[in-house]
Amino acid sequence: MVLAELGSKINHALRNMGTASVVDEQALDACLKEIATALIQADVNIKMVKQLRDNVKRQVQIEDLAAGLNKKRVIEKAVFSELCSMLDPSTEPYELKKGKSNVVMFVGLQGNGKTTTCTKYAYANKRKGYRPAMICADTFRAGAFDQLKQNCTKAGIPFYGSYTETDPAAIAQAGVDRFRQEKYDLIIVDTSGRHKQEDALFEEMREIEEAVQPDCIVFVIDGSVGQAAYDQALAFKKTVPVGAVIVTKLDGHAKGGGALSAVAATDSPIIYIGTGEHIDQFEHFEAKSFVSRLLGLGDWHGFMDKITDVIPEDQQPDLIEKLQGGTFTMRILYEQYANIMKMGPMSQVMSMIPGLGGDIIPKGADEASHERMKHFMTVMDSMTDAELDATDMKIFQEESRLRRIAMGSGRPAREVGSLMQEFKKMSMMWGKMKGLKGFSGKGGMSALTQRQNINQMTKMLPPGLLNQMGGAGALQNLMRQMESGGGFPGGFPGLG
Ligand SMILES: Nc1nc2c(ncn2[C@@H]2O[C@H](COP(=O)(O)OP(=O)(O)OP(=O)(O)O)[C@@H](O)[C@H]2O)c(=O)[nH]1
Repeated sequence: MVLAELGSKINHALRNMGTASVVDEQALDACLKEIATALIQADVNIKMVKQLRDNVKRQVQIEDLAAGLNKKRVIEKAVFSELCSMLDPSTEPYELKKGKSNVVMFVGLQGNGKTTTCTKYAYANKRKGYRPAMICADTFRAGAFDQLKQNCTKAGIPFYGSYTETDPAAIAQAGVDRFRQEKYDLIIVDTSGRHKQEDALFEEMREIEEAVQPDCIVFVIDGSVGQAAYDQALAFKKTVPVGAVIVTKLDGHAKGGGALSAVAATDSPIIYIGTGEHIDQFEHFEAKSFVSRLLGLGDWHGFMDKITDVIPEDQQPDLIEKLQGGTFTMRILYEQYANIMKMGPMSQVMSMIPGLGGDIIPKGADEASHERMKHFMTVMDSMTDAELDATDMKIFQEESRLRRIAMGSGRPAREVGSLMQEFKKMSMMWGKMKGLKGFSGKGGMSALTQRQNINQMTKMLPPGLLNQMGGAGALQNLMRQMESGGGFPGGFPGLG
């Protein structure tokens, strides 16, 4: 993401100030000038950049700061909080309610990624336990219904649309009525776009809104739209009551700043960002976490959310029990793979860990490892219950058994062999994890336990990874954060 460059430029400005012999008004001005240039280069609205600069200066009041106070820290904090408020309009997004048919309508210009985003949104909420259904109210673009149908089929989500009806409001209404009757609790209405803001589009949006009376209207904006974002967002907000924003395509070369700062125009929060074409390249957005990651400080809360998202709370004690007492089995390995797949791209997860970054995983390695896990799961699908629950590896030394598993799964015999090796490695790692104390999330970890755990984890981690994490000291910080973050909900499947 080009935004990473913005993060490092801001960091550079703050670091430069730290090395100045005296942190005075002049040093602060120079630092803010550098930050402002970086923000403008990332397409953030110029007026907002000026506002950020003024607000930091007002907050810091450098000449009045008491002697002995760490001025650099005060400035850093002010920059952090101003960046957060720039991205956070302080209005709460609509919360989906269980047990009712929530109707969410998506609007945005053509090609901004609306249809793709509707599917990602439906899929993300399906994983949270909702029953989503989608409606294509786009009669403007030929092929729009087919695209939505295809997306929905892939994601296993029911859909509604029409090849003959030409009134989008009538389609939307009929779809919402049908899915309401069928008790779907998340009904998503995808509307049409136009290449530019024009009256016909806005009129159509108004009619659909009137017909379906949505609980929330989500405005989808392309992350690469630049300085034009503000006016675009404003035009949509003036027409319909936009309640939330999703910024797409924040991968690749998007500068992002324009679209991200357009929240000010809509006065509605960004709820998700799209980071790729795949259905799971979709991240929950929270301004503080985002700025934290932008400045390379990690996003511990996002990481914990991701883990708890994958391992529901009621299943965590079960996993902890297995981790602490049980013996490693193929079934546990299968469950761990399934958890990792649910988490989405590993580089995304890694970038949330303070001290690490998304680039810790080489380009393309994410997909390759997902493919590999999928194949291993296919192999395991052809194992018997006795094999999946076996605690004695000896049974896997029988050649005829391995041949049967390979044939049954349709995977090559060497892959079955690789799975056995992986199992052995994970089983050893599991054995070492068993000794780690204090992961139950209940009660604090004593300093001694923490030291013992760090020693043990240091031995478990590949040296390269440990260095990238900043050595044993960083690991210690990480463990402390884990403690304050509410403990570690049962195993860390990714590190395998
Ligand atoms: N790289 C990247 N591509 C995306 C993202 N979201 C959507 N796209 C791509 O953007 C293109 C346009 O997406 P659509 O979902 O068809 O756009 P739309 O806004 O629904 O267009 P209309 O239905 O014509 O209004 C597609 O090729 C998507 O795969 C994203 O987050 N990252």
